[in-house]
Amino acid sequence: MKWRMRFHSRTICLSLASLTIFLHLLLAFISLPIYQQPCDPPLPPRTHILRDLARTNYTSTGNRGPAEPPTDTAHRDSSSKDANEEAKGHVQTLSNLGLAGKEGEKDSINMPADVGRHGSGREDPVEAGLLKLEALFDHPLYNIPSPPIPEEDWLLRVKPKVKASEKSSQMWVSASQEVYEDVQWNSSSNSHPPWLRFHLGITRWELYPHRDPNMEPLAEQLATHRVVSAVQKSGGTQLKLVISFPNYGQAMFKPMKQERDEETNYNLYYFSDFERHNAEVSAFHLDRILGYRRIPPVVGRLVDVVKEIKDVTTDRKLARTFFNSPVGNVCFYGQCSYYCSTEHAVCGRPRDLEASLAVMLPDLSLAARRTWRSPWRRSYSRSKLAKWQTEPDYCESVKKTAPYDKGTRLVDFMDMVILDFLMSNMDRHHYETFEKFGNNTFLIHLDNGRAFGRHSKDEPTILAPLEQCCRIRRSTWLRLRLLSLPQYRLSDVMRASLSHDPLHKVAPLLSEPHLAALDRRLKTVLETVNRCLENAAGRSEVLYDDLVSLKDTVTPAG
Ligand SMILES: Nc1ncnc2c1ncn2[C@@H]1O[C@H](COP(=O)(O)OP(=O)(O)OP(=O)(O)O)[C@@H](O)[C@H]1O
Ligand SMILES: [Mn+2]
Repeated sequence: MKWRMRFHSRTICLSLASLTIFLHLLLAFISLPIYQQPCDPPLPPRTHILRDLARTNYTSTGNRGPAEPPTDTAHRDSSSKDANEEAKGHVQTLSNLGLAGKEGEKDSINMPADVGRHGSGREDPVEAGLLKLEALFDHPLYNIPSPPIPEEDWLLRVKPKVKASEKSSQMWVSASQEVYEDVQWNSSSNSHPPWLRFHLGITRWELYPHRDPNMEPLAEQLATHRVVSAVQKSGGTQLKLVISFPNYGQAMFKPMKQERDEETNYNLYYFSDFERHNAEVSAFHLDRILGYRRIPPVVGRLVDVVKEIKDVTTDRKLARTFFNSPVGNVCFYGQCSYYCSTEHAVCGRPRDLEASLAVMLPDLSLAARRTWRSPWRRSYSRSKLAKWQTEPDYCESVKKTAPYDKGTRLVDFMDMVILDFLMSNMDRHHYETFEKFGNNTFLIHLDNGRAFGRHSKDEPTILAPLEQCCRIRRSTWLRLRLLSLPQYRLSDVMRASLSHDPLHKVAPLLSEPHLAALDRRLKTVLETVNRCLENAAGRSEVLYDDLVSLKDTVTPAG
């Protein structure tokens, strides 16, 4: 009996062993063709939001591998100021960037030879898009070297560290002071919360640097940190909240009001259109892809309306508007001049509500902003046309009017027009700048909630300023051309970029028809510029050469 049992278990062991060997062989056989594929660069990891921005690559060569992780944490945490200093040593000539050429072909775009291999349709479109996005952000057009940023070009001044000897002897000091280090008030300090590092990184020309290492922690804060307070934002036409986090960071909250693929009602005037949370998120990604970096970072978040709003709010007026819907969902509507009523309540499922969270800009008491009326703003009347719709030479008069008559204001405005046309935002009646920088600064692209309302129709009137003025930054035009190439196709890089957002898990932030509309509209923008070039006496009449200063930059080798 015993012998029989031993025989049995030996047979079982033997069969198990042969099965294991067989499975190993099978696995090796299956994986063989995968390893034999041409060695594409490894896929960038997708584990977290905006990871691609967490890498530091401030040199203009862009020759680090697309998926190369940060080499050391010290490098990651170096401030944008430090990074700028670093870039100084690697300045390259325009020709090294692949932007220069003989007269006549000077706007040719050089492409890395390997980029065209991707996106052949075999792969998952998001995965393929991620490679394109990496290649795009590595392109010299996104890594144009700039001189170091002068002190007066930072929005917020850092208080100089007070030397111990200068401290008043009357000052109270902690008994255990030696164990604490003085707080380093500069943007490189690792001890600062991400929102503060974002504030300290704002300059005259952009809200954050390309490949900002602070982007990932900032997005993570917005997406995951505990909400300690939620109150209504006063002013504005539709319901929005100001959310606060334990580290004193704040965000502007806009709730989901419309399904992703729902198109704006054709009979609504643009000013009564809903604001869309996914438009806020998508606009941030589009602005970054266009190389502007003029929209404060926005992420999507599933918010528990009871735990994260009702239970923590000190805003009684808001609290009073919460109710349970007939199917048991928790809803609220707040107080505002449009759509704040039971009929237009925003509801959780049963408590989870999609929303956009945009990081707040520095408080107005620290960094005042100026609001400018758009010269091409729409008439709010249902019957009256605006001046720009009737006067054929309207742009000529704008060009002669301050601040559009000097500096980059007109081309900065065109940058904004292009962004708005691509996402079909008709609601740009005003724009803001930081008071500190006067007229010589970028335009903050705030309030994008009414973008991405329609995909089946383009709105040509948004492009009217470009059509009428025929003026565009050369760097913008070159990037737009890059985005029209299959290797970097705008819809593909947008799809990929948006896949980093936490709400992508719930549903893609932009539906496919919206992505397709981006490519179609980009084509229209480029056709408009081409028409301008054909009709102009010289190219410089149309192209504002913001790359000209680079031509004379002499490079130290390396
Ligand atoms: N990220 C931000 N940080 C700080 N302030 C912001 C931010 N986003 C918007 N604001 C401010 O909040 C105000 C209202 O925001 P927003 O324009 O998005 O709301 P709105 O209801 O659409 O306003 P309107 O109806 O006037 O268009 C704006 O005037 C802007 O100055
Ligand atoms: Mn608005």
